[in-house]
Amino acid sequence: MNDLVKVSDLSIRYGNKTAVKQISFTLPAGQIVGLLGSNGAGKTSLMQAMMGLIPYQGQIEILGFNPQTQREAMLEHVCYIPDVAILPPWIVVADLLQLMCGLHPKFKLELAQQKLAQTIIPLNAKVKQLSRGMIVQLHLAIISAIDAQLMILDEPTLGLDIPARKAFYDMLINDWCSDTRTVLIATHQVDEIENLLSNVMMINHGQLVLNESISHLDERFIGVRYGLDAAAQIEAAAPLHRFRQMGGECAIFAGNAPSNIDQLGQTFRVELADLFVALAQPSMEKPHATV
Ligand SMILES: Nc1ncnc2c1ncn2[C@@H]1O[C@H](COP(=O)(O)OP(=O)(O)OP(=O)(O)O)[C@@H](O)[C@H]1O
Repeated sequence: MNDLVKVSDLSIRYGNKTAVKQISFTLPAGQIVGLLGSNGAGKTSLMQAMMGLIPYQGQIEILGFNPQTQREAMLEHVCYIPDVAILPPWIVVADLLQLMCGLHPKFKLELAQQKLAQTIIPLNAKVKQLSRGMIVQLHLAIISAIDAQLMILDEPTLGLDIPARKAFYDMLINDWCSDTRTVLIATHQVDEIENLLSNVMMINHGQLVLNESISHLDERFIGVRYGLDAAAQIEAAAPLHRFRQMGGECAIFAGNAPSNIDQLGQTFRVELADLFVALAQPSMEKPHATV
C-alpha cells in the first residue's frame, strides 16, 4: 500500500513535559482519518511535528520527505490548516486568492475562482462583510483549490454552527478527497465526523490508544445494555468501560466480551463518542485496548 505518512517512535517534549510518547503509525493514500483526543492529549503537537514546525525525537516521513530537513519540498504536496475558521477580517476576497498563490505552490487560482463563482460571495467583499456560512464557503473554495496529496486540519470547524460544519465536511469530502489523497482531521466533534471517517486514531496523554479503520471497530468493540441480574457477570468480565444511558446500565468490551453476551443483555454497536470516553479515561491501565 502507498503510505503517504510514516511515523515511528515519535516523541515530542517541551522541556520536562512529554506531550507525545513514542507513537508509530502509517497513513496510506485514500483515507479520511479522525485524530481524536481530550484537551492537551497531544494532537496539535503531533500535527506540528508532522509539518516540521517543532522539534521531535523519532522518525517522520511525509511523502518520502523529512519534515525537519526537507520542509520546503514537502510543503509543495501538503496543506496544513491550523484553524480554517479564522481569516483576516480586513482582507478583500480577490486579494486573499492572490495571497494564497504566494502562500501555497499548488494553489490553483482558476479552480478557486470557479468554486467561488458557484457561491454568492462577491470577489470585492471584505471577509468581515461575509456571513459565517459564506466564510466557510470561502475557506472551502481555497482548500479545494490546493492540489496537495495530504491535508492536515486542526479543529477545522471550531466556532461554526451546525449547518456550516456540515457544509464544510460535505464539500471537503466531495471536492477534495480522492483515492490518492489523505486528510487528517483533529477534532472534538466526534459525532459529526464519525460517518465521514475511514479511520480513527485516538491519543490519550500523548499515547496512541487506538488506530483502527472504522469498518473494523465493530469487530473489536461491542456494547451491551444489561439489567441488574447480569451486573455481577458483566463486572466479572472486566469491561473496558461502563456507563449509564437512558436509565440502563451499559458496558463496552474490547475483544474480551463474555461468550454469552447476547444472553446478558441487548448488544449494540459502540459509537465513537462512547469509545472515546472509554479510552480517554484518566486511568492509564487499559489491558484490553491495544492499538
Ligand atoms: N509550546 C508549548 N510549551 C509547553 N508545553 C506545551 C506547548 N504546546 C503544548 N504543550 C503541552 O503539550 C501537551 C499537548 O498539547 P497539544 O496542544 O498538542 O494538545 P491537543 O491535543 O492539541 O489539545 P487541545 O485539544 O486542547 O487543543 C499539553 O500538556 C500542553 O500543555
